[in-house]
Amino acid sequence: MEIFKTKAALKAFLKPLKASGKKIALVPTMGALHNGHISLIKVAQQNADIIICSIFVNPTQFTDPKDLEKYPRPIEHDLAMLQDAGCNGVFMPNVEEMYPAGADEKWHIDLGNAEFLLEGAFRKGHYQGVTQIVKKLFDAVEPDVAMFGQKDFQQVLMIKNMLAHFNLPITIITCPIIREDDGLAMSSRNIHLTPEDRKHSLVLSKSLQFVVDHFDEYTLAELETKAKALYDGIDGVALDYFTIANGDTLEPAKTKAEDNLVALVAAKVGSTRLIDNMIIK
Ligand SMILES: Nc1ncnc2c1ncn2[C@@H]1O[C@H](COP(=O)(O)OP(=O)(O)OP(=O)(O)O)[C@@H](O)[C@H]1O
Ligand SMILES: CC(C)(CO)[C@@H](O)C(=O)[O-]
Ligand code: BAL
Repeated sequence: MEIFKTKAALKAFLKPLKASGKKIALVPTMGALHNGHISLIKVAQQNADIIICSIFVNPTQFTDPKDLEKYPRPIEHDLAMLQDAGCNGVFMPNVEEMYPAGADEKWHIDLGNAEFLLEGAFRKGHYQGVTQIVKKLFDAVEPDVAMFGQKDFQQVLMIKNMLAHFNLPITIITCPIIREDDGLAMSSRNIHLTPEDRKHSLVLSKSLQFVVDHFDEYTLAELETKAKALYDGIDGVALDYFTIANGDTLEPAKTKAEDNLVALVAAKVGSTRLIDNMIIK
């Protein structure tokens, strides 16, 4: 497995591979890898010849400086996991390499109204930062395909909108959410959960599963009320949002007859903010 710190070194590695017709996949990450990330590498291997994983904790998408500061960075462990998974190359630039003019570099594109809902409402400007870095990563790798996790449901929509904005010829593949045995969606931030938080965190997946399991029994309003009630009285858990939304617009679902429906949640568990979702149909 090759490790690249500069775009130039990465491009030099990829050039002959592309010239010989190899299909390139990019798996963008912020490191602190877990089996959710490795599942993306595995899907990439089914869809391309050469797999590049990027590890870059992108400052422009963080709206809380403390969140950025405490983001876990176990780089040796990450490299060992990628090596085991059969990843071909790791791109791990520093901030100067990605933002030569400084991380306050100007970027703004129209991502549609969904940018301002849900995560976008709680982390203002987050998706401008995400699309800014993903565009830079796409420019550096020029992949044929790129893998993203359904766990960041809104992120996938925003990246597809960015792709359409620039008319980029890259196929986005959305990979299913990998969960712990008890249902908690794997996330790099789970490491911050205390044992008590870890127990309480199960309410996220349980509330989503409730909606999926009981979708035919109740109205949309009843489903939301009953799912939210599951959070009552759980110490240290504060809901940011729980919604049943249209999967294309992320607006609250108007009727149960809509084609794409997804339940999405974000909650603070202790001092850790977690997100999760389940597709209803
Ligand atoms: N449990 C999971 N299953 C599948 N994909 C996942 C999972 N967790 C993260 N991913 C995907 O991995 C990619 C990199 O995500 P990232 O490095 O931010 O990890 P994360 O675990 O989501 O961390 P965070 O705590 O920042 O949310 C994203 O496309 C994300 O959706
Ligand atoms: C896509 C991404 C790597 C961009 O920094 C990040 O938002 C993530 O890990 O989901
Ligand atoms: N996986 C989403 C990246 C973030 O939380 O900033």
